[in-house]
Amino acid sequence: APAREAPPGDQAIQQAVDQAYAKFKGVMEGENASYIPYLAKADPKLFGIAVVTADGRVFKAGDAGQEFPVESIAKVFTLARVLKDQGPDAVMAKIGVNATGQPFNSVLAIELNNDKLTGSPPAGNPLVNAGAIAAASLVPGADLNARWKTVLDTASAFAGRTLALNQDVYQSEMAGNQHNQAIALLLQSYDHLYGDPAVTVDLYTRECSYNVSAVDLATMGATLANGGTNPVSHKAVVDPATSARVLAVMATAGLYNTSGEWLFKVGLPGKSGVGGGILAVAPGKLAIGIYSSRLDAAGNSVRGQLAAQSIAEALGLNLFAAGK
Ligand SMILES: NC(=O)CC[C@H](N)C(=O)O
Repeated sequence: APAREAPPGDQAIQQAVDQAYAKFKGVMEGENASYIPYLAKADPKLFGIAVVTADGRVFKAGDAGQEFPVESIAKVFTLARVLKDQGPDAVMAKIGVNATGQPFNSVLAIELNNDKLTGSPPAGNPLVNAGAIAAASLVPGADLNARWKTVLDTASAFAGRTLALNQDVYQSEMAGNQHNQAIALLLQSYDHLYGDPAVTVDLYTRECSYNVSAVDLATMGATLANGGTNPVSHKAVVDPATSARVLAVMATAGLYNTSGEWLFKVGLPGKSGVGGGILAVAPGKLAIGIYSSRLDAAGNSVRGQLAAQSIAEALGLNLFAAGK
């Protein structure tokens, strides 16, 4: 096996975390997500940062234990489960793994990907809504509750603790998820939805509605940084090849239409959610989990992106940097 560079030391990591927290604590730019009433009410002052290393060390600053709805970041862990069950070829053929270049809930991306000339599946990518809904339709289980248990158990194994549904968020999103229902029906019309549309959208909506903290996100990411084995619980969740593919998909579309800018600035696979969470993973080394509810126009946490970039720079984590 190739020699792995040692993860940064305790002092350097805590310093990078504290520095990012102090530097961006006062930034109040951006807006809470407004289309989900529960998220509109979140306290924008809350700011939590956590780093968990691939060897299980935990570092925190601010409101790192504050829980918030995972939203789109859940797509990462459902993808991991579907990749494990279906294998990479089926995921490429049934969902797709190309960058969409479009907003997270784009219908246009479905039409563009469905171009008969390119032959790409219409859902496009498992980390935008269309692909995540297609992925949800592939989750095994006898009925909705069994399938939901599969999704939540997988996410909980990544986090190393039992995660739970936020009922308020779930109800709030179910009352206003017509756009996602339309996406599911459009995919079905192209024979690229693999289950009942109403059941699938319900499952997808539950998946968006479980709570996590910055520490949970960092632990979930550290499991990917560690090749699919949770470095705190020491339980294998997915195999190393699956873990590597999940990270590759995060690099293509983890921050939707601004994924390119993110990769350009931070140099790490990342994933954001409209709940204000953000996750960045340095393979073999560590993961960064951040919570701050105010979002930019693409739906990505403003302070989350700034803090992730600052920590990645301080610790020299950019995957494309040659190193010394
Ligand atoms: N980008 C997100 O976090 C979107 C998640 C949200 N539940 C939706 O489907 O619209």
